[in-house]
Amino acid sequence: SLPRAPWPRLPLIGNLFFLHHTPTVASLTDVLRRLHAVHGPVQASHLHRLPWHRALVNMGSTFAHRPTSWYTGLNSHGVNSATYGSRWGRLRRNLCSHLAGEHVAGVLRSSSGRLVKNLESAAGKNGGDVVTPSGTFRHAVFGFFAALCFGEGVEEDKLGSLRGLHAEIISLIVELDAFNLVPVFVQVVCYFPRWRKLMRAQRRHHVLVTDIISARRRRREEGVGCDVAEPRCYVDTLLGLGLGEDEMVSLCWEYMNASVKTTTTALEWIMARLVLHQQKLRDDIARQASGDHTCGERRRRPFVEAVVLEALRLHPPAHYLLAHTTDKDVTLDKHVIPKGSIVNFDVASIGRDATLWAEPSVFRPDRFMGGGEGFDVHCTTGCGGGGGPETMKMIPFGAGRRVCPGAGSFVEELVRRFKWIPVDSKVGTDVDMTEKPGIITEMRRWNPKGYFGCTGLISPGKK
Ligand code: HEM
Repeated sequence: SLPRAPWPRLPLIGNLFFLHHTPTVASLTDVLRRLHAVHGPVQASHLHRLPWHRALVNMGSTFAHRPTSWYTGLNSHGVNSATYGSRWGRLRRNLCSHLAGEHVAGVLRSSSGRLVKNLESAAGKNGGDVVTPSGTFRHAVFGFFAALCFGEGVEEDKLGSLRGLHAEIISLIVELDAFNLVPVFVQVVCYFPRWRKLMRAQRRHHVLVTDIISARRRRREEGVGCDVAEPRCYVDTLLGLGLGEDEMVSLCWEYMNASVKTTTTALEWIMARLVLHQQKLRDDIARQASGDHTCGERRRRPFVEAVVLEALRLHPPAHYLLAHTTDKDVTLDKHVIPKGSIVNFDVASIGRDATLWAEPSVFRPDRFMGGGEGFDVHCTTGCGGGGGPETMKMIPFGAGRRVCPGAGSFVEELVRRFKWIPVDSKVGTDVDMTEKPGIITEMRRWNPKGYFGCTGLISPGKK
Protein backbone atom coordinates (compact mmCIF):
# COMPACT_ATOMS: atom_id res chain seq x y z
CA SER A 1 0.00 0.00 0.00
CA LEU A 2 2.97 2.35 -0.34
CA PRO A 3 2.69 5.08 -2.95
CA ARG A 4 4.36 4.31 -6.26
CA ALA A 5 8.11 4.68 -6.35
CA PRO A 6 10.67 5.14 -9.09
CA TRP A 7 12.84 2.19 -10.07
CA PRO A 8 15.56 1.02 -9.41
CA ARG A 9 16.11 1.07 -5.67
CA LEU A 10 19.52 -0.15 -4.48
CA PRO A 11 20.55 -0.83 -0.90
CA LEU A 12 22.51 2.09 0.66
CA ILE A 13 22.37 4.18 -2.50
CA GLY A 14 18.60 4.44 -2.92
CA ASN A 15 17.06 5.53 -6.19
CA LEU A 16 17.12 9.31 -6.37
CA PHE A 17 20.84 9.03 -7.03
CA PHE A 18 20.12 7.76 -10.54
CA LEU A 19 17.68 10.47 -11.45
CA HIS A 20 20.14 13.31 -11.57
CA HIS A 21 23.74 13.56 -12.73
CA THR A 22 24.87 15.47 -9.60
CA PRO A 23 23.08 14.19 -6.50
CA THR A 24 22.79 17.32 -4.40
CA VAL A 25 19.96 18.49 -2.19
CA ALA A 26 19.39 21.37 -4.64
CA SER A 27 18.89 18.93 -7.52
CA LEU A 28 16.29 17.04 -5.47
CA THR A 29 13.80 19.79 -6.26
CA ASP A 30 14.06 19.07 -9.99
CA VAL A 31 13.98 15.33 -9.44
CA LEU A 32 10.91 15.46 -7.22
CA ARG A 33 9.09 17.73 -9.66
CA ARG A 34 9.70 15.26 -12.48
CA LEU A 35 8.49 12.42 -10.24
CA HIS A 36 5.42 14.43 -9.36
CA ALA A 37 4.57 14.80 -13.04
CA VAL A 38 4.92 11.04 -13.63
CA HIS A 39 3.65 9.49 -10.39
CA GLY A 40 1.19 12.03 -8.98
CA PRO A 41 1.20 13.93 -5.71
CA VAL A 42 2.12 11.13 -3.30
CA GLN A 43 5.48 9.55 -3.95
CA ALA A 44 7.63 7.00 -2.21
CA SER A 45 11.30 6.54 -2.80
CA HIS A 46 14.14 5.08 -0.87
CA LEU A 47 14.69 8.55 0.55
CA HIS A 48 11.42 10.44 0.55
CA ARG A 49 7.76 9.82 1.07
CA LEU A 50 5.33 12.60 0.33
CA PRO A 51 1.82 12.16 1.77
CA TRP A 52 -1.06 14.62 1.70
CA HIS A 53 -0.47 17.94 3.39
CA ARG A 54 -3.61 17.39 5.46
CA ALA A 55 -1.40 15.22 7.65
CA LEU A 56 0.20 18.32 9.14
CA VAL A 57 -2.93 19.35 10.98
CA ASN A 58 -5.39 16.47 11.25
CA MET A 59 -2.70 14.04 12.31
CA GLY A 60 -0.49 16.81 13.64
CA SER A 61 1.03 15.06 16.63
CA THR A 62 1.82 11.90 14.63
CA PHE A 63 3.71 13.85 11.96
CA ALA A 64 5.37 16.37 14.31
CA HIS A 65 8.50 14.28 14.81
CA ARG A 66 11.85 14.89 13.17
CA PRO A 67 14.00 12.08 11.80
CA THR A 68 17.24 11.46 13.63
CA SER A 69 20.39 12.11 11.70
CA TRP A 70 23.88 10.78 12.41
CA TYR A 71 25.27 14.30 12.02
CA THR A 72 23.38 17.48 12.90
CA GLY A 73 26.33 19.83 13.52
CA LEU A 74 25.37 23.22 14.90
CA ASN A 75 21.69 22.29 14.70
CA SER A 76 22.05 19.53 17.26
CA HIS A 77 20.34 21.39 20.13
CA GLY A 78 17.93 23.55 18.11
CA VAL A 79 14.15 23.74 18.25
CA ASN A 80 13.90 22.34 14.73
CA SER A 81 15.92 19.20 15.49
CA ALA A 82 14.41 18.66 18.95
CA THR A 83 12.34 15.51 19.42
CA TYR A 84 8.65 16.36 19.64
CA GLY A 85 8.18 16.44 23.40
CA SER A 86 8.64 18.54 26.52
CA ARG A 87 12.09 19.99 25.72
CA TRP A 88 10.91 21.02 22.26
CA GLY A 89 7.76 22.56 23.80
CA ARG A 90 9.76 24.57 26.35
CA LEU A 91 12.24 25.91 23.79
CA ARG A 92 9.54 26.67 21.25
CA ARG A 93 7.37 28.54 23.76
CA ASN A 94 10.41 30.57 24.77
CA LEU A 95 11.18 31.46 21.13
CA CYS A 96 7.55 32.32 20.34
CA SER A 97 7.13 34.56 23.37
CA HIS A 98 10.43 36.32 22.58
CA LEU A 99 9.30 36.92 18.98
CA ALA A 100 5.91 38.20 20.13
CA GLY A 101 7.53 40.69 22.56
CA GLU A 102 7.02 44.41 22.24
CA HIS A 103 10.76 45.01 21.96
CA VAL A 104 10.66 43.54 18.42
CA ALA A 105 8.95 46.67 17.06
CA GLY A 106 11.59 48.85 18.76
CA VAL A 107 14.46 46.90 17.20
CA LEU A 108 12.69 47.05 13.85
CA ARG A 109 12.43 50.83 14.16
CA SER A 110 16.11 51.29 14.93
CA SER A 111 17.16 48.81 12.21
CA SER A 112 15.01 50.55 9.62
CA GLY A 113 16.45 53.91 10.72
CA ARG A 114 19.96 52.55 10.09
CA LEU A 115 18.86 51.12 6.76
CA VAL A 116 17.52 54.49 5.62
CA LYS A 117 20.81 56.16 6.58
CA ASN A 118 22.86 53.53 4.78
CA LEU A 119 20.74 53.81 1.66
CA GLU A 120 21.02 57.57 1.73
CA SER A 121 24.77 57.42 2.08
CA ALA A 122 24.96 54.80 -0.70
CA ALA A 123 22.93 57.15 -2.89
CA GLY A 124 25.22 60.04 -1.93
CA LYS A 125 28.34 58.06 -2.80
CA ASN A 126 26.83 57.27 -6.15
CA GLY A 127 26.75 60.97 -6.86
CA GLY A 128 23.06 60.76 -7.51
CA ASP A 129 19.95 59.10 -6.28
CA VAL A 130 20.19 55.68 -7.82
CA VAL A 131 20.84 52.94 -5.29
CA THR A 132 21.56 49.26 -5.82
CA PRO A 133 20.17 48.07 -2.55
CA SER A 134 20.85 44.34 -2.31
CA GLY A 135 24.05 44.51 -0.18
CA THR A 136 22.69 47.21 2.11
CA PHE A 137 19.48 45.33 2.37
CA ARG A 138 21.06 42.00 3.37
CA HIS A 139 23.23 43.80 5.88
CA ALA A 140 20.13 45.42 7.41
CA VAL A 141 18.24 42.12 7.74
CA PHE A 142 21.26 40.47 9.35
CA GLY A 143 21.68 43.45 11.71
CA PHE A 144 18.00 43.33 12.65
CA PHE A 145 18.02 39.64 13.61
CA ALA A 146 21.45 39.93 15.29
CA ALA A 147 20.07 42.75 17.47
CA LEU A 148 17.05 40.59 18.37
CA CYS A 149 19.21 37.58 19.09
CA PHE A 150 22.22 39.10 20.87
CA GLY A 151 20.92 42.52 21.91
CA GLU A 152 21.87 45.91 20.54
CA GLY A 153 25.41 47.12 21.03
CA VAL A 154 27.47 44.11 19.89
CA GLU A 155 30.65 45.46 18.26
CA GLU A 156 30.45 45.81 14.46
CA ASP A 157 33.61 43.75 13.91
CA LYS A 158 32.14 40.83 15.88
CA LEU A 159 28.95 41.01 13.87
CA GLY A 160 30.99 41.16 10.66
CA SER A 161 32.91 38.02 11.69
CA LEU A 162 29.68 36.28 12.65
CA ARG A 163 28.14 37.07 9.28
CA GLY A 164 31.25 35.80 7.51
CA LEU A 165 31.24 32.58 9.55
CA HIS A 166 27.55 31.97 8.83
CA ALA A 167 28.19 32.39 5.11
CA GLU A 168 31.23 30.10 5.23
CA ILE A 169 29.51 27.37 7.23
CA ILE A 170 26.38 27.43 5.10
CA SER A 171 28.35 27.28 1.87
CA LEU A 172 30.38 24.32 3.21
CA ILE A 173 27.19 22.56 4.28
CA VAL A 174 25.68 23.13 0.85
CA GLU A 175 28.85 21.80 -0.80
CA LEU A 176 28.59 18.80 1.49
CA ASP A 177 24.90 18.25 0.91
CA ALA A 178 25.60 15.20 -1.23
CA PHE A 179 26.29 13.61 2.15
CA ASN A 180 22.65 12.80 2.32
CA LEU A 181 22.69 10.88 -0.92
CA VAL A 182 25.84 8.79 -0.97
CA PRO A 183 27.07 5.97 1.26
CA VAL A 184 29.20 6.78 4.30
CA PHE A 185 32.53 5.48 2.92
CA VAL A 186 32.18 7.71 -0.17
CA GLN A 187 31.48 10.69 2.07
CA VAL A 188 34.59 10.12 4.14
CA VAL A 189 36.91 9.57 1.19
CA CYS A 190 35.63 12.35 -1.08
CA TYR A 191 34.73 15.05 1.35
CA PHE A 192 37.26 14.80 4.13
CA PRO A 193 39.13 18.10 3.43
CA ARG A 194 35.86 20.06 3.24
CA TRP A 195 34.60 18.27 6.31
CA ARG A 196 37.69 19.41 8.24
CA LYS A 197 37.18 22.97 7.02
CA LEU A 198 33.61 22.83 8.28
CA MET A 199 34.73 21.60 11.71
CA ARG A 200 37.24 24.44 11.98
CA ALA A 201 34.67 27.07 10.96
CA GLN A 202 32.19 25.68 13.48
CA ARG A 203 34.80 25.88 16.24
CA ARG A 204 35.49 29.55 15.39
CA HIS A 205 31.74 30.18 15.43
CA HIS A 206 31.49 28.53 18.85
CA VAL A 207 34.24 30.72 20.31
CA LEU A 208 32.76 33.93 18.90
CA VAL A 209 29.20 33.22 20.03
CA THR A 210 30.19 32.10 23.53
CA ASP A 211 32.15 35.35 23.80
CA ILE A 212 29.05 37.39 22.89
CA ILE A 213 26.88 35.31 25.26
CA SER A 214 29.37 35.78 28.13
CA ALA A 215 29.29 39.56 27.64
CA ARG A 216 25.50 39.44 27.78
CA ARG A 217 25.61 37.26 30.91
CA ARG A 218 27.96 39.72 32.65
CA ARG A 219 25.63 42.56 31.70
CA ARG A 220 22.73 40.69 33.24
CA GLU A 221 24.63 39.89 36.40
CA GLU A 222 25.63 43.53 36.75
CA GLY A 223 21.98 44.49 36.21
CA VAL A 224 22.71 46.85 33.30
CA GLY A 225 19.52 48.34 31.83
CA CYS A 226 16.27 46.61 32.64
CA ASP A 227 17.32 43.32 31.07
CA VAL A 228 17.08 41.25 34.22
CA ALA A 229 13.47 42.17 34.86
CA GLU A 230 12.43 42.23 31.23
CA PRO A 231 14.44 40.00 28.90
CA ARG A 232 15.05 41.79 25.67
CA CYS A 233 17.12 39.68 23.37
CA TYR A 234 16.90 35.95 22.65
CA VAL A 235 20.15 35.27 24.53
CA ASP A 236 18.66 36.86 27.66
CA THR A 237 15.70 34.49 27.46
CA LEU A 238 18.07 31.53 27.01
CA LEU A 239 20.15 32.60 30.02
CA GLY A 240 16.94 32.49 32.01
CA LEU A 241 16.39 28.85 31.02
CA GLY A 242 19.65 27.62 32.58
CA LEU A 243 20.96 25.91 29.44
CA GLY A 244 24.46 24.63 28.78
CA GLU A 245 26.96 26.44 26.54
CA ASP A 246 26.60 24.09 23.56
CA GLU A 247 22.83 24.32 23.70
CA MET A 248 22.90 28.12 23.71
CA VAL A 249 25.37 28.32 20.81
CA SER A 250 23.25 25.89 18.83
CA LEU A 251 20.04 27.85 19.52
CA CYS A 252 21.71 31.13 18.48
CA TRP A 253 22.97 29.49 15.28
CA GLU A 254 19.47 28.23 14.57
CA TYR A 255 17.93 31.65 15.23
CA MET A 256 20.21 33.45 12.79
CA ASN A 257 20.25 30.64 10.26
CA ALA A 258 16.47 30.19 10.22
CA SER A 259 15.70 33.89 10.02
CA VAL A 260 18.19 35.79 7.84
CA LYS A 261 18.31 33.90 4.54
CA THR A 262 14.59 33.09 4.52
CA THR A 263 13.55 36.66 5.29
CA THR A 264 16.06 38.23 2.88
CA THR A 265 14.98 35.87 0.10
CA ALA A 266 11.29 36.48 0.75
CA LEU A 267 11.86 40.24 0.73
CA GLU A 268 13.84 40.11 -2.49
CA TRP A 269 11.01 38.30 -4.23
CA ILE A 270 8.49 40.68 -2.71
CA MET A 271 10.43 43.81 -3.70
CA ALA A 272 11.02 42.57 -7.24
CA ARG A 273 7.30 41.93 -7.67
CA LEU A 274 6.26 45.02 -5.78
CA VAL A 275 7.91 47.35 -8.30
CA LEU A 276 5.45 46.22 -10.92
CA HIS A 277 2.53 47.33 -8.79
CA GLN A 278 3.82 50.66 -7.57
CA GLN A 279 0.98 52.88 -8.64
CA LYS A 280 -1.70 50.70 -7.10
CA LEU A 281 0.36 50.41 -3.95
CA ARG A 282 0.76 54.17 -3.64
CA ASP A 283 -2.96 54.71 -4.19
CA ASP A 284 -3.77 52.10 -1.57
CA ILE A 285 -1.36 53.50 1.02
CA ALA A 286 -2.89 56.94 0.45
CA ARG A 287 -6.38 55.49 0.88
CA GLN A 288 -5.38 53.68 4.07
CA ALA A 289 -3.77 56.83 5.42
CA SER A 290 -6.92 58.84 4.74
CA GLY A 291 -8.97 56.27 6.70
CA ASP A 292 -10.91 55.03 3.67
CA HIS A 293 -10.25 51.36 4.29
CA THR A 294 -13.59 49.72 4.49
CA CYS A 295 -15.08 47.31 2.05
CA GLY A 296 -18.63 46.45 3.04
CA GLU A 297 -18.60 45.23 6.63
CA ARG A 298 -14.98 44.09 6.61
CA ARG A 299 -11.77 46.03 7.00
CA ARG A 300 -10.09 46.04 3.62
CA ARG A 301 -6.88 44.04 3.34
CA PRO A 302 -4.04 46.50 2.60
CA PHE A 303 -2.73 45.97 -0.92
CA VAL A 304 0.84 45.66 0.37
CA GLU A 305 -0.26 42.61 2.37
CA ALA A 306 -1.78 41.11 -0.78
CA VAL A 307 1.57 41.62 -2.57
CA VAL A 308 3.40 39.90 0.30
CA LEU A 309 0.99 36.95 0.29
CA GLU A 310 1.09 36.58 -3.47
CA ALA A 311 4.91 36.61 -3.42
CA LEU A 312 4.94 33.97 -0.65
CA ARG A 313 2.45 31.84 -2.59
CA LEU A 314 4.37 31.95 -5.86
CA HIS A 315 7.90 32.19 -4.43
CA PRO A 316 8.06 30.45 -1.05
CA PRO A 317 11.72 30.69 0.05
CA ALA A 318 11.62 27.05 1.21
CA HIS A 319 10.16 24.73 -1.44
CA TYR A 320 10.01 21.89 1.09
CA LEU A 321 9.50 21.84 4.84
CA LEU A 322 12.13 20.49 7.17
CA ALA A 323 11.97 16.70 7.22
CA HIS A 324 9.16 15.24 9.35
CA THR A 325 8.71 11.68 10.52
CA THR A 326 6.03 9.57 12.18
CA ASP A 327 6.10 7.77 15.52
CA LYS A 328 3.86 4.91 14.33
CA ASP A 329 2.51 3.34 11.14
CA VAL A 330 -0.23 5.61 9.81
CA THR A 331 -2.82 5.24 7.11
CA LEU A 332 -3.27 8.33 5.07
CA ASP A 333 -5.96 8.03 2.46
CA LYS A 334 -5.20 4.68 0.87
CA HIS A 335 -1.51 4.67 1.74
CA VAL A 336 0.22 3.23 4.77
CA ILE A 337 3.20 5.26 5.89
CA PRO A 338 5.49 3.06 7.96
CA LYS A 339 6.73 4.33 11.32
CA GLY A 340 9.98 6.27 11.00
CA SER A 341 9.57 7.14 7.29
CA ILE A 342 10.95 10.50 6.26
CA VAL A 343 7.99 12.61 5.24
CA ASN A 344 8.10 15.91 3.41
CA PHE A 345 5.65 18.37 1.90
CA ASP A 346 5.94 20.08 -1.46
CA VAL A 347 5.28 23.67 -0.38
CA ALA A 348 5.85 25.22 -3.82
CA SER A 349 3.44 22.85 -5.60
CA ILE A 350 0.66 23.54 -3.10
CA GLY A 351 0.86 27.28 -3.80
CA ARG A 352 0.96 26.65 -7.55
CA ASP A 353 -1.81 24.06 -7.69
CA ALA A 354 -4.10 24.83 -10.62
CA THR A 355 -7.06 23.19 -8.86
CA LEU A 356 -6.77 25.76 -6.04
CA TRP A 357 -5.61 28.88 -7.88
CA ALA A 358 -6.73 30.38 -11.17
CA GLU A 359 -3.71 30.78 -13.50
CA PRO A 360 -1.33 29.92 -10.65
CA SER A 361 1.86 31.00 -12.44
CA VAL A 362 0.59 34.57 -12.88
CA PHE A 363 1.56 37.06 -10.16
CA ARG A 364 -1.76 38.64 -9.26
CA PRO A 365 -2.03 40.18 -5.76
CA ASP A 366 -5.70 40.97 -6.38
CA ARG A 367 -6.56 37.32 -5.76
CA PHE A 368 -5.96 38.10 -2.04
CA MET A 369 -8.30 41.10 -2.09
CA GLY A 370 -12.08 40.98 -1.61
CA GLY A 371 -13.76 38.42 -3.88
CA GLY A 372 -10.49 36.71 -4.92
CA GLU A 373 -9.81 33.02 -4.38
CA GLY A 374 -7.15 33.93 -1.81
CA PHE A 375 -9.23 36.34 0.22
CA ASP A 376 -9.08 35.28 3.90
CA VAL A 377 -6.31 32.77 3.25
CA HIS A 378 -3.94 32.81 6.15
CA CYS A 379 -0.32 32.01 5.41
CA THR A 380 0.31 30.07 8.65
CA THR A 381 -2.67 27.74 8.34
CA GLY A 382 -2.96 27.79 4.57
CA CYS A 383 -6.73 27.72 4.90
CA GLY A 384 -9.46 30.17 3.92
CA GLY A 385 -10.50 31.62 0.59
CA GLY A 386 -13.61 29.48 0.41
CA GLY A 387 -11.60 26.26 0.15
CA GLY A 388 -13.13 24.59 3.21
CA PRO A 389 -11.43 24.01 6.55
CA GLU A 390 -9.30 21.14 5.26
CA THR A 391 -8.02 22.69 2.06
CA MET A 392 -4.57 24.14 2.43
CA LYS A 393 -3.91 26.65 -0.31
CA MET A 394 -0.41 27.77 0.63
CA ILE A 395 1.99 26.86 3.43
CA PRO A 396 5.18 28.92 3.00
CA PHE A 397 5.85 28.57 6.74
CA GLY A 398 4.53 25.03 7.16
CA ALA A 399 1.44 24.36 9.26
CA GLY A 400 0.43 22.53 12.39
CA ARG A 401 2.68 21.74 15.35
CA ARG A 402 5.97 22.52 13.64
CA VAL A 403 4.79 25.66 11.82
CA CYS A 404 7.55 28.26 11.63
CA PRO A 405 7.51 30.29 14.86
CA GLY A 406 8.87 33.35 13.00
CA ALA A 407 6.06 33.27 10.43
CA GLY A 408 4.04 36.08 9.06
CA SER A 409 4.71 39.02 11.22
CA PHE A 410 8.28 39.65 10.14
CA VAL A 411 7.93 39.86 6.44
CA GLU A 412 4.75 41.88 6.63
CA GLU A 413 6.16 44.16 9.32
CA LEU A 414 9.40 44.71 7.43
CA VAL A 415 7.62 45.57 4.21
CA ARG A 416 5.13 47.83 5.97
CA ARG A 417 7.69 49.73 7.95
CA PHE A 418 10.37 50.04 5.32
CA LYS A 419 7.89 51.15 2.64
CA TRP A 420 10.44 50.43 -0.05
CA ILE A 421 8.96 52.10 -3.03
CA PRO A 422 11.21 52.32 -6.04
CA VAL A 423 10.26 55.28 -8.19
CA ASP A 424 12.55 54.83 -11.12
CA SER A 425 11.43 53.29 -14.36
CA LYS A 426 14.76 51.47 -14.70
CA VAL A 427 13.93 49.30 -11.73
CA GLY A 428 13.60 45.70 -12.73
CA THR A 429 16.12 45.76 -15.55
CA ASP A 430 18.68 43.90 -13.50
CA VAL A 431 16.31 41.38 -12.05
CA ASP A 432 16.15 37.82 -13.33
CA MET A 433 13.18 36.11 -11.74
CA THR A 434 14.08 32.56 -12.70
CA GLU A 435 14.63 30.40 -9.66
CA LYS A 436 18.02 29.35 -8.33
CA PRO A 437 17.16 26.00 -6.67
CA GLY A 438 18.59 25.25 -3.27
CA ILE A 439 17.56 24.66 0.31
CA ILE A 440 16.28 28.23 0.05
CA THR A 441 15.10 29.10 -3.46
CA GLU A 442 16.54 32.49 -4.36
CA MET A 443 16.00 34.65 -7.41
CA ARG A 444 18.72 34.14 -10.01
CA ARG A 445 19.63 37.84 -9.95
CA TRP A 446 18.28 40.55 -7.69
CA ASN A 447 20.12 43.73 -8.36
CA PRO A 448 17.56 46.40 -9.09
CA LYS A 449 18.64 49.98 -9.45
CA GLY A 450 16.40 52.82 -8.51
CA TYR A 451 15.32 55.27 -5.89
CA PHE A 452 14.22 53.56 -2.73
CA GLY A 453 12.21 55.46 -0.22
CA CYS A 454 11.94 53.93 3.19
CA THR A 455 9.77 56.25 5.19
CA GLY A 456 6.14 56.62 4.36
CA LEU A 457 4.46 57.18 1.07
CA ILE A 458 6.52 58.53 -1.75
CA SER A 459 4.38 60.50 -4.08
CA PRO A 460 4.82 59.94 -7.79
CA GLY A 461 7.62 62.00 -9.26
CA LYS A 462 9.15 62.78 -5.88
CA LYS A 463 12.28 61.06 -4.55
C1 HEM B 1 10.15 34.55 5.39
C2 HEM B 1 10.70 34.03 6.46
C3 HEM B 1 10.62 32.59 6.88
C4 HEM B 1 10.20 31.47 6.16
C5 HEM B 1 9.69 31.41 4.72
C6 HEM B 1 10.31 30.33 7.04
C7 HEM B 1 9.95 29.04 6.71
C8 HEM B 1 10.00 27.96 7.58
C9 HEM B 1 9.59 26.61 7.24
C10 HEM B 1 9.03 26.18 5.88
C11 HEM B 1 9.80 25.83 8.32
C12 HEM B 1 9.58 24.31 8.42
C13 HEM B 1 8.26 23.97 9.10
C14 HEM B 1 8.09 22.44 9.20
O1 HEM B 1 9.08 21.71 9.16
O2 HEM B 1 6.94 21.98 9.28
C15 HEM B 1 10.35 26.67 9.36
C16 HEM B 1 10.69 26.23 10.63
C17 HEM B 1 11.30 27.01 11.58
N1 HEM B 1 11.57 28.37 11.49
FE1 HEM B 1 11.11 29.57 9.93
N2 HEM B 1 10.81 30.76 8.25
C18 HEM B 1 11.00 32.11 8.20
C19 HEM B 1 11.46 32.93 9.22
C20 HEM B 1 11.86 32.51 10.47
C21 HEM B 1 12.29 33.36 11.55
C22 HEM B 1 12.32 34.88 11.47
C23 HEM B 1 12.61 32.54 12.62
C24 HEM B 1 13.13 32.88 13.99
C25 HEM B 1 13.77 33.91 14.35
C26 HEM B 1 12.36 31.17 12.21
C27 HEM B 1 12.59 30.07 12.99
C28 HEM B 1 12.18 28.77 12.65
C29 HEM B 1 12.32 27.61 13.56
C30 HEM B 1 12.95 27.59 14.97
C31 HEM B 1 11.75 26.51 12.89
C32 HEM B 1 11.62 25.07 13.41
C33 HEM B 1 10.27 24.94 14.15
C34 HEM B 1 10.06 23.59 14.83
O3 HEM B 1 10.68 22.59 14.41
O4 HEM B 1 9.25 23.51 15.77
N3 HEM B 1 11.90 31.19 10.91
N4 HEM B 1 10.45 27.96 8.89
